[in-house]
Amino acid sequence: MKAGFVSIFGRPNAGKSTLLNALMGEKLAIVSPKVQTTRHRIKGILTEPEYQIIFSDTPGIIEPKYKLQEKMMHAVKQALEDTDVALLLVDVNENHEEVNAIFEALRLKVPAIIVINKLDEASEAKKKAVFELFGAKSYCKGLVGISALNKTGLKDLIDAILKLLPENPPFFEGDEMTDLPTRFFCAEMIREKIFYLYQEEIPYHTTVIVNEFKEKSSLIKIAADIIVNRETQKGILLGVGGKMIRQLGTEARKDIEQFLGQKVFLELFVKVRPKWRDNEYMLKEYGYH
Ligand SMILES: Nc1nc2c(ncn2[C@@H]2O[C@H](COP(=O)(O)OP(=O)(O)OP(=O)(O)O)[C@@H](O)[C@H]2O)c(=O)[nH]1
Repeated sequence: MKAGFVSIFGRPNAGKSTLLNALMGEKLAIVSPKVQTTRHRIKGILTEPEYQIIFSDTPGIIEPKYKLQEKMMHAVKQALEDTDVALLLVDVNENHEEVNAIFEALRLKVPAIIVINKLDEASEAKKKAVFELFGAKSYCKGLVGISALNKTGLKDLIDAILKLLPENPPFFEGDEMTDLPTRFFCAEMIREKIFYLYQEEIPYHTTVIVNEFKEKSSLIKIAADIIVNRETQKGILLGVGGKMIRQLGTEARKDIEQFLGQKVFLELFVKVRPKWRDNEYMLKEYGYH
């Protein structure tokens, strides 16, 4: 059987999370209209009788402006060297010469499939130009057009991956969807709600850590910390009289209940940790290795 590891690379907003979700048919990565939401590598495992594909999502490729972002760059490179096949995702309407420059700079050791996304939003002329440009590149070992949003072209994509995937026994048993702990997904679901409920800077200055995950007889008790940099941010997160944090809690709880298929009691705490983004120790403590 064919089995192996596949990474999805692309600039922020290219549609990596949407693609992963479309492939997995489950809500595993956060999707948000704002850029740079995926900070962790999130894996989904697609198991069929004749193949097993282990997907990892990577952070967007960005400037190493903050330490956190240096770590993200590092994570991108690490993900790159760790896989059998790289999917280089391109938004059909972004600047292709710039994207090509990034792909060339990556100097891939693994075969790459160029995946042109958002075809639902492109003119015929645009599509033709993009396919011609990338089809001629030496790093391009496969070229597929898709719409992650409309779930079109996904079968072609799987076929292209299988051509490049090695013969291996399966790495994971049965239909195990992920090797990341459930806690992590709960934290990501809370983060997703923060992105939707709060404006501008707030989502970028917060991180969520699930501290407690206890299965009781009738429900699951989850306690999570929302970490921010400043007291003012804490105030914004809480809202007047705690109105915002209650709304966040209610909406996140509903998603988590749907994900776990069980009743959930969710407790949220907002904690101030000045400059956590720049502090190596904190980054380690919170799992950004
Ligand atoms: N029209 C259209 N929009 C899409 C398609 N795929 C993704 N999008 C939209 O593009 C935006 C970004 O998608 P994401 O999946 O969050 O992108 P990402 O690459 O994971 O972004 P980061 O996590 O920020 O790196 C969202 O608003 C998606 O709905 C597509 O095939 N067609």
